[in-house]
Amino acid sequence: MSRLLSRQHLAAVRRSAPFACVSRWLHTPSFATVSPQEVSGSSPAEVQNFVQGSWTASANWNWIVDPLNGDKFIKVAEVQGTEIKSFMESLSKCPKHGLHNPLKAPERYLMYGDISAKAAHMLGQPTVLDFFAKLIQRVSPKSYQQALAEVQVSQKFLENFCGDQVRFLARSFAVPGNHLGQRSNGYRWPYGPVAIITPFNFPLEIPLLQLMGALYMGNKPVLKVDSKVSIVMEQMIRLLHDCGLPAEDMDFINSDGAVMNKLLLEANPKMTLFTGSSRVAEKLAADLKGRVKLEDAGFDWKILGPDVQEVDYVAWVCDQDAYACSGQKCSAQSVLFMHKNWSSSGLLEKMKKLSERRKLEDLTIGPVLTVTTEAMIEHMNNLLKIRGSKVLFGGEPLANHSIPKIYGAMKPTAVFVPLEEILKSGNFELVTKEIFGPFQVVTEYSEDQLELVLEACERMNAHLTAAIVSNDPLFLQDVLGRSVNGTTYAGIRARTTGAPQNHWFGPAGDPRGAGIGTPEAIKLVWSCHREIIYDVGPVPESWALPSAT
Ligand SMILES: NC(=O)c1ccc[n+]([C@@H]2O[C@H](COP(=O)([O-])OP(=O)(O)OC[C@H]3O[C@@H](n4cnc5c(N)ncnc54)[C@H](O)[C@@H]3O)[C@@H](O)[C@H]2O)c1
Repeated sequence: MSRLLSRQHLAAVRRSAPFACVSRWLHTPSFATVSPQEVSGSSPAEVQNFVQGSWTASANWNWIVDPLNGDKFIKVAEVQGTEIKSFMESLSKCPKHGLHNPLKAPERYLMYGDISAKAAHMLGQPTVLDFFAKLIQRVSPKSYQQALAEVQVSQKFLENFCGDQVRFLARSFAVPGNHLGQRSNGYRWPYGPVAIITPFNFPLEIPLLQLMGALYMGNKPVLKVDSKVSIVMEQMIRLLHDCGLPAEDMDFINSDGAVMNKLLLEANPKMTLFTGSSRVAEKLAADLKGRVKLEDAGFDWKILGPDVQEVDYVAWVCDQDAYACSGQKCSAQSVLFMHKNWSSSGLLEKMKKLSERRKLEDLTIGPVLTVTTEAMIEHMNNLLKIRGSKVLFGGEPLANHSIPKIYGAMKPTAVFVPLEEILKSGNFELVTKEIFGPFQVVTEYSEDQLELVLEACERMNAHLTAAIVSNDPLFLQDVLGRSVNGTTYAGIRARTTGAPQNHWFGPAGDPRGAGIGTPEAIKLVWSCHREIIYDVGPVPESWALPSAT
């Protein structure tokens, strides 16, 4: 019903709007109930929940403010603690053995191959790519190219799981047994009712890839995306429904963290995938007694090896890694360990110049959604109390903007801290604190200080991404062999960011660590191993009752 209303509203807007506005609506995809260009303080958008096959509102609207001007521009129907019953009932309808598994409703694997094919095709239409890129920009401001890349990765992911590729995810194996009629089969089994919680920084890619992985393997997920950006996934779910996603297969909830926490405790999903901060990750791991997979904070390091080459290229990758999306990638370069050989290469000057090209107008630098300007300045000032530290560039708030004060607005910033100081116990925690904004620490090491660099990497808690920038095979081998980060790039073109659909992305060194993107990630996160040992006989004619053992 509300879908109908929204589309009627849309038609009315189309009728009454001036020409430019009409033309924008004409380019709005058929499944959409919003137009990224039209959403504003005077024409706010609504985000609903989806439960037990219907779109629903709630008693409470949470207003989201436009990160660029502070206008209340989106209202989200946030479910309250007293309203979670329908979500609990919905999850409880899914048995532990899932909606499908290798021995139940296998045709659903094929159905999901078809849904993926249709969704990949629809998402690949230029107007749909553009629609999602622009919608992402409105709520999680980043350059058009960065937003478009997020949509393209999502589209390629869907292409990867067309046809028979979903059923291949559930490939089983058989091992011959000890006697005739016996064999063991290993299966990938779903968990059944599951939950997915995702953050604000990749409004489409993270929730979509995890949602599809959960569904492919036969689970029934309830999805919660950070309300600041959940409009993007709300529209994507409408696209998926248009592509044949059965309405009862998943639910979509908007709520604050506390209500979601309550739902998890009361509905008892068999597995929860959490992507977000380590603080919440640890709370959920304890609350849910370990029934979690985690993609949490990243304090991502890059080591420049002794072989200096391709300085312009390396400087550009450093700039992209540290400051694209205003540093709000969990894979963003947080600390740069630079071999002294690079000092005279002009690398830092080049990085400074590149950082100065970034501007608010094209969102190559922009609002920081979870760290205020004051908090970033305070962190920087604390770092500057460390002996020998200094601001390399940036270090100031952005000027001439209307970004509301609840968000941060900071120039791309690099602070130098001497390596020996980083390692001091009083300083280490401070220096390795993740600042989810355009902020990095830079340090230098000499030939005989590689051990100190590796000690720093060993002492860090988050082991998400890393880059070893060198083409010296022995250097690479040494550093790779003595580090653990789950997604590590190695070679002169190494970067810390980049989570395309074609390689695993996720932390290592933690048994709770999840992954995203690849078949291995889907199987690890969204299925468990089940072994069925067939032993059908015949019992040999010569069999006689053995003595007791
Ligand atoms: N490892 C990865 O793949 C990855 C990817 C993106 C972001 N991140 C991390 O996410 C963080 C940035 O996101 P954030 O600050 O918005 O994270 P956050 O932990 O504050 O929020 C993440 C999500 O959890 C929800 N939430 C908060 N408290 C909850 C609770 N008690 N129970 C259930 N849900 C709850 C939020 O509403 C949101 O949807 C950074 O630390 C970043 O490194 C990690």
